[in-house]
Amino acid sequence: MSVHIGAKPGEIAERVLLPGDPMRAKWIAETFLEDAVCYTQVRGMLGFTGTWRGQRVSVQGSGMGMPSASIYTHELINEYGVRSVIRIGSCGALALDLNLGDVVAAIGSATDSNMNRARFDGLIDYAPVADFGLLRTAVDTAAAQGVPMRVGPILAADAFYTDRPDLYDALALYGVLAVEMESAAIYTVAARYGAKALTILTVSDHIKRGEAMESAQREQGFSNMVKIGLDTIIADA
Ligand SMILES: O=P(O)(O)O[C@H]1O[C@H](CO)[C@@H](O)[C@H]1O
Ligand SMILES: O=c1cc[nH]c(=O)[nH]1
Repeated sequence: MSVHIGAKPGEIAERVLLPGDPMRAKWIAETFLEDAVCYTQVRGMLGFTGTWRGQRVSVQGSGMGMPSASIYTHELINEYGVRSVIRIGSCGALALDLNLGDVVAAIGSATDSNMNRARFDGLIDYAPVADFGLLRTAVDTAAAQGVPMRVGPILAADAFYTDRPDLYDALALYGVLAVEMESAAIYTVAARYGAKALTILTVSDHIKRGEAMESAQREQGFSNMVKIGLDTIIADA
């Protein structure tokens, strides 16, 4: 039983969707999973296990920011034997040709977080990347579902509210599609402990155009992304 999840052994599936928002976890469980059971309410960070197309899948809230996401990813892998995680998140678009509601898969994640600098003693700029197999399956799944999905690099930022929008402009020049707040940590922790990770995002804000979804849409408006995530994670061997 881990400190922050507190589930009993066997209550969590080997394949887990990881939304930041615990209420999105609840919505996914109630809307998509069969026979979903809530296995944790510790700190209100809800987690559920059920089945999707007959396969056991869990969905676990991971909170906001990389310290929080690192804790959940670490405990899922090391305490519960989780083998693959797919983050199901919202993001702010940097690319001008992305629109609210578009789906993005993060092939790699730049970050302004100090977590990996500390991890490598400031000597290495580690490159957190998606698991290739999960990414390839997600691309095939999105195509089969008829959902356009953009694949590219993103930024995992420590701050939601930034005083340095000029840095976002600079990253956009390098093809960085969008910003969110967890992917780099999830990719790093999964790599460290031999698990597979992918991040799929829905554009909830456009940073350059100042557009934003309502909070209810962020909680319950991401069906396309959730179906890609579920079909991808059950296809994982
Ligand atoms: O919608 P979620 O998955 O929480 O992800 C994004 O939303 C939060 C900020 O509003 C951050 O956690 C960011 O990464
Ligand atoms: O980190 C995030 C997530 C959603 N939207 C943003 O603008 N930033």
